[in-house]
Amino acid sequence: MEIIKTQIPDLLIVKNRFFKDERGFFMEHYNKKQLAEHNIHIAFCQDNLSQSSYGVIRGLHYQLAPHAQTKLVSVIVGRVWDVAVDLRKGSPTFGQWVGIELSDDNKTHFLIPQGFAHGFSVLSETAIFSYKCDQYYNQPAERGIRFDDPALAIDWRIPTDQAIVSPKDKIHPDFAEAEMNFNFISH
Ligand SMILES: Cc1cn([C@H]2C[C@H](O)[C@@H](COP(=O)(O)OP(=O)(O)O[C@H]3O[C@H](C)C(=O)[C@H](O)[C@H]3O)O2)c(=O)[nH]c1=O
Repeated sequence: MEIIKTQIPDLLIVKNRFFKDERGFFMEHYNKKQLAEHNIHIAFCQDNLSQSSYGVIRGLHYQLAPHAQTKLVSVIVGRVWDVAVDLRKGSPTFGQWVGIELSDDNKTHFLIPQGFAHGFSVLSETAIFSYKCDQYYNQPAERGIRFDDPALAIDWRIPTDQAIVSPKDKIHPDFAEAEMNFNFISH
């Protein structure tokens, strides 16, 4: 397992080994002990799976503390552009975001700590997105930030004016308005 830092502390790229042979490939998709060897100790409690078509954007979503979720995200089929935004008060990277391509080809995981908003755009015809969370879904604690907030200026790598988004994702406040919700303390 290789852990790669990003320009935002605690937001990490996780590369697991995978073994190819004439049948295909094998990989340990999640290994608690190997993460612990990198001093990453997360008590995941829920696995999620979603399928989306090209042009879908899901996000930007987060849950308020104490229901904020750490997410270990990956793509089982297809390609997505995955984005995490730092919402942690006092963080030197507050309001900054990192984007990464996750795909069935690169078999890469993105470890997104509590206190981040998360979203992704689908770059392939279809994408199956799989991720672990360390807090259960709590709908009353769910909040969002509009994915196309000009202040964030996220490059979703697809034409956002044609993005396929849920009705709720069309009406989230922008970052500045949502900021009053942020109740995450930077570590
Ligand atoms: C997230 C979630 C949703 N649901 C139900 C609620 C709705 O009836 C239905 C679809 O939910 P939603 O439209 O919120 O799904 P996404 O837009 O993929 O939401 C996710 O999108 C971004 C990318 C995230 O990181 C979050 O995990 C999550 O907010 O599943 C559940 O039953 N459990 C859950 O954990």
